[in-house]
Amino acid sequence: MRYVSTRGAAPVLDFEGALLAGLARDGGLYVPESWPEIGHRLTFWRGLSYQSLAFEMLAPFVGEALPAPALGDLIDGAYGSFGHKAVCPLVQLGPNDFLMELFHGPTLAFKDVAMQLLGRLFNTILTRRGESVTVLGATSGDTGSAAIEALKGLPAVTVVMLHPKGRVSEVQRRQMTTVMDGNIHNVAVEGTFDDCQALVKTLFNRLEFRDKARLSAVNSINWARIVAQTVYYVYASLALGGPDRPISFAVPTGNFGDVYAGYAAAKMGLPVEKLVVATNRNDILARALNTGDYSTGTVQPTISPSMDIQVASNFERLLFDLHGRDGTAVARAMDGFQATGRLTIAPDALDQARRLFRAVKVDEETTRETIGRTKAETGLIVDPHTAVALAGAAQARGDIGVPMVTLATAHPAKFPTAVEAATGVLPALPPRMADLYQRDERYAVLPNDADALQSHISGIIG
Ligand SMILES: Cc1ncc(COP(=O)(O)O)c(C=O)c1O
Ligand SMILES: N[C@@H](CCOP(=O)(O)O)C(=O)O
Repeated sequence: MRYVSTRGAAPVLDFEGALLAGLARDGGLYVPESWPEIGHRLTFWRGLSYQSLAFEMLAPFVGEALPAPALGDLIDGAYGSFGHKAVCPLVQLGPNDFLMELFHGPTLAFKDVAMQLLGRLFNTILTRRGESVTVLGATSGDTGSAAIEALKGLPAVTVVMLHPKGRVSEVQRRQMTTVMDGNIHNVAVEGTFDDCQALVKTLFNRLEFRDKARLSAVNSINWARIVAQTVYYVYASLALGGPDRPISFAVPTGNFGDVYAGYAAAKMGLPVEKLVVATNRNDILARALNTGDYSTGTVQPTISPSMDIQVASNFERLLFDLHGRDGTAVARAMDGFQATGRLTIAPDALDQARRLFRAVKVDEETTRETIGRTKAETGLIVDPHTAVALAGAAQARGDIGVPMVTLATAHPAKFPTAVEAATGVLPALPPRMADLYQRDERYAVLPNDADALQSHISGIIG
């Protein structure tokens, strides 16, 4: 399998190259040159364990990078760390409504599903190559802790993780900043998540520094993140009668990585009727998919802080397909977006996108009500991101008659204040995290400035 950049001007790479590169050298994102077809294999995959399904799904993407037994071992190791045997269990909420719990990994969010595998891939491949990298990442709260958990203590990896100062929950911050391993470096940036993500991209685009520091990425700009997340879409479908019965998914959305993984599964032949893109009041994606206006506004804080994002990295991957996989056209569109903060999707491309996607914006009050109502009706306590998707599913359902699977992306204990306010119940952290509030923290504070960040990283790696 070969990977091409969405901007068409970077080297074509194999899986190992795309994994280690993260962002393409032309500023684009890697995508597979063509989609493998899985439709004819789905019937045979019914009843597989999550691990076996992950192996079947990932093997064609990984290709020569790892022998099959080694890939199988990494997958078993990754999902052995999960707190539920099914890895990503389904819970039935109503006759045609389901929740897929993606938060049974070590840091209690869906990021663990990909990151536990990614950490092992980095370790295996870098050790074999005798190389080391500096992982530079941006987080609105969950990617950071999942990456730190997966990469802490690895001799071949230095992690520099940026989070927006004061804009993540205390649990999220402490999950990152209380990790004392020498290879972990947290930075609180005086800005928003968008600023953090832009800083990461700026440093990746400074090619001399990028090469010197051997920068690598674990955000969903890294293709390996996306492909690992396609597995649970297929797992849900097969558990609910797929491939004979199509299903829909409601996905709480910020950086468009998770829902893009659903799109990738559909492109490979999974029968998906609709993907509901549910945003909080940072609604750039809802506007883009409803009106064609992809234009940034100011990032607004919400009770679902991990989705307080305006510039959604992975939207570029969808735009690549909507532009007929013409990298030059995407580069032109993204240059225009960079300069003006606005991109208009042509009506025919919008029609094409809307055949699969349905997008809704969910306000704060509705999110709170949804947390409260879900507890009253089902006894389940959901986190605010999951609540955005549940509310989005209800709003978008309309004529969708097939089962709707809402992705539960985080454990409620990561957002105790909002959950307690909506339910009166303070969700408890698991016992292994019971002393989180007593642990010492270590992090730097930097202005939103690429030069300051570059010299900070140079100081770390020498
Ligand atoms: C808990 C949670 N839900 C949903 C999202 C949105 O996912 P994505 O950025 O892949 O759209 C995030 C952040 O990525 C998150 O941390
Ligand atoms: N919500 C994310 C934002 C980064 O998204 P990613 O999927 O691109 O890593 C977070 O929790 O950090």
